[in-house]
Amino acid sequence: MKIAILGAGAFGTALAVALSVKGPVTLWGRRIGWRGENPRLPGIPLPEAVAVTDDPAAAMGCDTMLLAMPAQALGGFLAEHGPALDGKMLVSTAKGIDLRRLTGPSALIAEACPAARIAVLTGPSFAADIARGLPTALTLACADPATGQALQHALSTPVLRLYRTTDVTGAELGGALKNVIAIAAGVVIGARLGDSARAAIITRGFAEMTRLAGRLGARPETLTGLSGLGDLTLTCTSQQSRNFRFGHALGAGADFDAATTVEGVATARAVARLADRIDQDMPIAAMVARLADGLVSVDNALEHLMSRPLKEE
Ligand SMILES: NC(=O)C1=CN([C@@H]2O[C@H](COP(=O)(O)OP(=O)(O)OC[C@H]3O[C@@H](n4cnc5c(N)ncnc54)[C@H](O)[C@@H]3O)[C@@H](O)[C@H]2O)C=CC1
Ligand SMILES: O=C(CO)COP(=O)(O)O
Repeated sequence: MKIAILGAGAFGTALAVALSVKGPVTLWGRRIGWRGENPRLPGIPLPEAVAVTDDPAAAMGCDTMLLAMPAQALGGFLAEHGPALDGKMLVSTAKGIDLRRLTGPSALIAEACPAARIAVLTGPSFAADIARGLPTALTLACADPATGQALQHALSTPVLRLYRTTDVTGAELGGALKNVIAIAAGVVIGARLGDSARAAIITRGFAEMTRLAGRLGARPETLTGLSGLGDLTLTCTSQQSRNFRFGHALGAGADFDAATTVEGVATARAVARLADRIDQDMPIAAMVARLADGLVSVDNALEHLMSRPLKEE
């Protein structure tokens, strides 16, 4: 397989570094303003096997494309480049729900590239860890078992271990929804509510994730796997997570750099709309959307969540 990574942010660059141990990789970004080392991934020199380009034509000779831009950017990217990508193997790495269409990345890709074979790469993995060659286990989801198996082998390395599933819906919902809960966990810690409260948010957040994913057709075991519980655990407990740090700043009343990619904000808004549409109770996600939009204070959000009717677990 000839591999190109489209999207030269932290994660695309980290994947290029990791996969370059197996052969040449093309890394395309729309505006490459750096040489040798991506400022979004400081301290990681790019290996010679990674060819960096801002010319989309330079990537088109590859048969396998990893789409590594944020979820809310994917629709615009596909509107521009979809026709050229149709028929290829397309692997989405975005963790979010598109705010306009209220769908995950795989549905957006399927619409723009009907002849493509589509997969999702997700699971607990910080870009910096992958780029440093630290051991990482991810989920590769593809509805077609043969394509999934081929991609699993092509994208695994001695330190990057891919597990396979055919449950694309479950894998991409786990990756999207955990970002929303990570913001809530960050708020709890930023507001100094304590580790016990964080454990409660993680657990009740996971209950929300599994309820919504189940309604949308996901298999329960996918949500308890790497792409669900695994990534939820990582993101809710690490200062490396941008979603957690954003929530922390909200909880502490501190500033946050608006240029940082925080997928959970738009996804919380999308989840709130989706939950309304299918009449599904998602109190933590709804509260994260209201908090991020400044519609409720941290104190009022907590009071609201704590005063909900007492019920069975
Ligand atoms: N950074 C991480 O540790 C991980 C990130 N991810 C996911 O990967 C996705 C990308 O995240 P990062 O690379 O970390 O974000 P980032 O903020 O570092 O980079 C985003 C990149 O996307 C590019 N981009 C934005 N719109 C574009 C468009 N229309 N066409 C082409 N490129 C466009 C930007 O120029 C930028 O280079 C997100 O969905 C994130 O959740 C997944 C696992 C780990
Ligand atoms: O998805 C991630 C880890 O698996 C990265 O999380 P953040 O986007 O919150 O940094």
